[in-house]
Amino acid sequence: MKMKSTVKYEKKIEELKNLCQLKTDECYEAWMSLTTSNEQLENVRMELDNKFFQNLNLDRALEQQAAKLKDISTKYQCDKRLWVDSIIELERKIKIIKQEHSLLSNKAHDCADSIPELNKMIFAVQALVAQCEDLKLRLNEEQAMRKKLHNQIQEAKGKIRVFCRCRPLSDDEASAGHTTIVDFSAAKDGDIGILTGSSMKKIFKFDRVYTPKDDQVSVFADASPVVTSVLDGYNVCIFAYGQTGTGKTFTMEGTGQNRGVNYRTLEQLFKLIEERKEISTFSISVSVLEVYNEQIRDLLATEPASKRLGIRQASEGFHHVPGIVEAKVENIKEVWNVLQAGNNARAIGSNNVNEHSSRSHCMLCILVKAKNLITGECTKSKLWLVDLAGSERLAKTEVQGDRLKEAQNINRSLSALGDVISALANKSSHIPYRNSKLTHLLQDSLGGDSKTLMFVQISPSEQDLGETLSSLNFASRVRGVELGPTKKQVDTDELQKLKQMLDKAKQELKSKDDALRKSVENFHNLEDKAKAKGQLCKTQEEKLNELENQLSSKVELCKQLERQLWQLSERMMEKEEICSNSQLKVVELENKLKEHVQNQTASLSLQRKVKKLEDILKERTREFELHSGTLQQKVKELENKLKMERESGGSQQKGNELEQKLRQHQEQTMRPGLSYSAEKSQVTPIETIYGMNPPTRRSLNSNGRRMNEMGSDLLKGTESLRELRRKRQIESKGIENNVLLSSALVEKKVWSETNKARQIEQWPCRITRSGKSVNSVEKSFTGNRINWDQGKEPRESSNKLKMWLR
Ligand SMILES: Nc1ncnc2c1ncn2[C@@H]1O[C@H](COP(=O)(O)OP(=O)(O)OP(=O)(O)O)[C@@H](O)[C@H]1O
Repeated sequence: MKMKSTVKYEKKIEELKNLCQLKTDECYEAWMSLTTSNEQLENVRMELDNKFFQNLNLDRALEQQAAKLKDISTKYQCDKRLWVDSIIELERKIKIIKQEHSLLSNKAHDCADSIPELNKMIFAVQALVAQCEDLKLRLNEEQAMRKKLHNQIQEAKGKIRVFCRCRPLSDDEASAGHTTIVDFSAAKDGDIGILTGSSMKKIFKFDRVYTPKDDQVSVFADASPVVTSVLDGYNVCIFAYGQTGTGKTFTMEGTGQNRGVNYRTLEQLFKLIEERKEISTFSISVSVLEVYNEQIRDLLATEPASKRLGIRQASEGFHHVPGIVEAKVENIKEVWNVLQAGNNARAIGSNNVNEHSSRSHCMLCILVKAKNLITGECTKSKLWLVDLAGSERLAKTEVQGDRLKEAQNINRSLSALGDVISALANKSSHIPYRNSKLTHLLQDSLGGDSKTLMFVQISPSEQDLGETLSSLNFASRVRGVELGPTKKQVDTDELQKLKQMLDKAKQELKSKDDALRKSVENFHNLEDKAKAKGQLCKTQEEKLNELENQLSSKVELCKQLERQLWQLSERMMEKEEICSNSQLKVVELENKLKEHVQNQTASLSLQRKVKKLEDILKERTREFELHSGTLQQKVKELENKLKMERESGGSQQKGNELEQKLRQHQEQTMRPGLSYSAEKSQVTPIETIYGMNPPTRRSLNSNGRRMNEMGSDLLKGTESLRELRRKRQIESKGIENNVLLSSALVEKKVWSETNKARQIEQWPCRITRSGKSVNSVEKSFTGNRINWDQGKEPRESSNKLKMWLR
């Protein structure tokens, strides 16, 4: 019975064994599947790590590229702003320049349009200039003609003209009862009669006769044509001759209120110079000197001469006094100052001015230098204005000593003057100029082409009859024609003819003068017009040139600006190209970033999957632990029951119960997934696991190893259980089996704790793990397996494996 029961149990055990084998196989397959999943998971993790590192690198590169891009973008923005500003500024400048250019173009067009007008004007101006030239020529001819006529008139009048002037009867003479012996009835005809007796009258003929009523103006009016000759280039000499006190100084110098010939002559000269300034330029210098006792004294010299002044003849035959002051005068005011200075100097060294003036010849020399602006002709002429010393006779004066000497010198010089004039009148071959200082000084202005005007001054008083007749005789001699009563008639006809000729000449001269004046006026008008036109033309030309210059400079500037703009546009295009490249790079980087983000998303999903799997693993592990604990408890219970059965001998019944309980337990543990496989693996022989191909075992990674360890613990537990069964069935030796089972369970518990700890540390370890460490672990694992196979204690090997895994 017992045997039967035993066989039955054995049969059942055999069935259970088969079942267990089946389950173990299933468990192995599940395990293998798990291992493959783990491997895949590990690969995914590795890939994830790589991706992570790649992403990290990409992140860094992206950041760098972004920073660079930002810099480039900022620089580009700045540059762009600058270039835009520059372009705006340039555009503004170009606009202004274009406006200026158009303005200048308009002006240039206007100018160009006005060119025909301008040409017309130029032609008109040229015609005017030609007309002017013609007029100038005509004017020159007219002037030459005028000069010729004037000269002819002067010559017709006589080269030496004599005007007779009689002063009024002085108050003293009137009070003394002196009567007038001068007859002015024919004064208009130049005749003057001197009553030499009760019925005797001597008539003298002069060019002009002035009564005491004639003033300085009328006297000078007749003298002024001679003055005009000075500006025409003729030498002129005007002198006053006569007895002391007859009015020589009055006629020549005059008074402050009644200016004499000297002042009026210079006034006339400046007036004529002003009139002729368009045609000629003049310079006037004045010298004032006196001849006293045949000595020359410079009245304008500020210091007394160191040596006697002499008379020199220059190469061109011009006589001058070397060292004499020649005061340059520009206007009549300066003339007056010079004349006053001369008068003041004359007074120095003399107690009685009047007396001194009577005994010396006062000479005013006016040097005129002229240049004809049209012909370029230069002339140099001299005008002598001489106030001679008194001509009274020695016999009457009855003087001696110095006075005598003075009188002798005066008479000698006056005689020399008479001789010279006489020689000139007689057309003598020799003119005795050098007989006195006076004639020597006057040499240039006496004779030849020079004009001479003599004022013979007479006294109206009867007491001066002799001196008056003497003076008039001298003057008549000078004039060259001594008119006597007999000659008068004959001479009257001749004179009438001459008068008619003179009137005709005067008429001609007047008409010529009028024509000349008109021509001059026309000429001046045309000249003014020509000048104005020329000026306008010049201004227009200058304006045109200026506008052309401005236009060319503006065009050049415009070109430069266009070149600059073109360069800027090129640079702008380059910048834009760089910018577009940068934008392309940005797009690429953005795509990469997107990919990276997608990768990250994929890795995150993988991580989530891994996490999920880990969670499932944890769950399974927990369940496994729970079941292991239950199993352990049941094993203990069974052991206790076995003990009790062994003690009570009712082991058969107990064995059935135990079998039943074991079956129930197996049914409970027969669940899907890892938990079921793990429980099944408890009955799977450990040799089944370690009987796997070495390459398959080596491919296990750390996670795989963890599962492997778990599996090995389970297998160990199953093996212990099988061993227990076998021993209980065959030898019923429970103590040894108990020890083995307990140790296996303890190991399994330790693994469970270790696994828990590893699971906690799992993620950080995974990040830093490398393939090398995995390999080294695998090698160690393989090494341990070899040791195991060599027959070392399984427990010891298991402990070593746990150490490696840690
Ligand atoms: N035409 C005149 N009308 C009025 N007064 C005159 C005239 N001529 C001369 N006199 C007066 O006669 C006086 C003498 O004149 P003035 O001194 O000019 O003579 P003079 O010939 O120069 O004498 P001297 O030889 O001594 O110099 C002066 O007082 C002057 O004013």
